[in-house]
Amino acid sequence: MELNGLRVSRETQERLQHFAALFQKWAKAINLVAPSTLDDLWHRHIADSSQVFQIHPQPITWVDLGSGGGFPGVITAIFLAELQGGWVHLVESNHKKAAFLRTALRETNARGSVHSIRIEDAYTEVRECSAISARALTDLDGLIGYSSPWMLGKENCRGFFHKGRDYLREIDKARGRWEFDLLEHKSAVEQESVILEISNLRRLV
Ligand SMILES: C[S@@+](CC[C@H](N)C(=O)[O-])C[C@H]1O[C@@H](n2cnc3c(N)ncnc32)[C@H](O)[C@@H]1O
Repeated sequence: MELNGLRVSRETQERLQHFAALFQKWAKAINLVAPSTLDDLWHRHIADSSQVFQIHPQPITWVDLGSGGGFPGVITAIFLAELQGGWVHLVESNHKKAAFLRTALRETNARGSVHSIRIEDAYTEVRECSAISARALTDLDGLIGYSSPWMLGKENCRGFFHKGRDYLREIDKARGRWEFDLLEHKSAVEQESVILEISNLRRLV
């Protein structure tokens, strides 16, 4: 099996398939994604989320902000299982979604845990990470604000944020408050979308 043109091991494929089946089952009872996108689960959500690990396929510690139905956090945790290293801390304040995330991690034997708290309080529970991910949460300025406890002044922590076609305007706004190094990864899934890689974060005085 290939995702975004890259080979996926049989073991990871089986874990992703198990996750997809579980997701479809739970999505009938709780609103995990917009119902109109459920028919396109593999492309719109699983392949899209896989890009984060594919850009940075290392056994490192991640924090995934506003994980919702597991995108991209659970997908990263599933890929990490084949590296037998790394960990994903999923932060999701909605208790029903957090229950789904715990079930998904357990049943796929993925490398992650769930923190059912607000993002604003998460740094008290998770102090160290090398990467932060978020999708469909808030604009880049807001994402950097949420990520700043882990990233400010720390060279070894970088952000990987899914962004849609408005991303240039979001970068401009964020540059009004922050200095950072930026890499733009074109999305393999959505034309005009990107994954923005942010590092070396400094606050503008
Ligand atoms: C639009 S959903 C996106 C979910 C997922 N990342 C995705 O791409 O499908 C945003 C999620 O973030 C959670 N969320 C929003 N603000 C939060 C906060 N301050 N603390 C914790 N979770 C939050 C919501 O409960 C929701 O599940």
